[in-house]
Amino acid sequence: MADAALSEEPKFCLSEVLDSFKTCLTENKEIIIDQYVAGWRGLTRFMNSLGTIFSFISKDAVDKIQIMVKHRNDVNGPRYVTVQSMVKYELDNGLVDLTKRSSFPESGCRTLLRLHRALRWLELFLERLRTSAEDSKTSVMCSEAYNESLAQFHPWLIRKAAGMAFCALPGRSTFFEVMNVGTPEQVVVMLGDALPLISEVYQLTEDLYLKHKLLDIP
Ligand SMILES: CCCCCCCC/C=C\CCCCCCCC(=O)N[C@@H](COP(=O)(O)O)[C@H](O)/C=C/CCCCCCCCCCCCC
Repeated sequence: MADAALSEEPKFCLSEVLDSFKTCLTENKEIIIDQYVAGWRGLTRFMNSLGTIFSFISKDAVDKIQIMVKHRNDVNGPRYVTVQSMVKYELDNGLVDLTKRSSFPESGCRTLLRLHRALRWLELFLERLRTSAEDSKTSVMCSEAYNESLAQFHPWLIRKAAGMAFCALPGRSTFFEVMNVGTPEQVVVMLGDALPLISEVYQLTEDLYLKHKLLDIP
């Protein structure tokens, strides 16, 4: 209790994070940016609670969250309510560097693409956690998920640094405790409920970006 009272950041709770990803989908399958970003903010809180070795990872995610928040708070914020409206607005107005980085290094489309790629890592990692045995290693699950997703977009140095950080991950049981959900069985149930929604958010974004040829924004 004293820790929670003294800490500046609210305690991480996996269910809140998963709720953000769940509620970011509207009835007509648009993705609400505020909710999407809230999900990532919660995840970075979790990363920060794991120690300073992970700060270079959470720092990049925090930077990208801040860029998205800046767009939302800007005069054109209403154009950034959903991923779909953002893509339309930025493409219609030529606000995305499509072939090389130049005038718009902080476009919403580019920034969200980086988080979108990381969401695939999250999906793969959480699915491994959900189906893992008691003696499974989080470092192995994490690096397998990373190698199948984000690694292809990262240079050698970042891949090495990420690999070193994964080795410092706590074990499965500590991991489950920090999630602050309840028993391991309850964590497994919650992940089973939330993963299809995370997959849906990922797939909708992937399809949208594919349709508009945005998957390779430099
Ligand atoms: C209770 C749930 C368990 C899961 C908790 C996961 C917590 C995840 C929180 C944050 C994830 C970090 C997301 C990283 C975003 C990376 C975006 C990116 O690819 N950025 C690179 C490219 O950006 P630009 O230069 O083009 O602007 C950037 O170069 C990357 C820098 C940092 C390193 C990224 C390493 C990524 C490893 C992801 C795995 C996180 C492992 C956490 C394990 C709990």
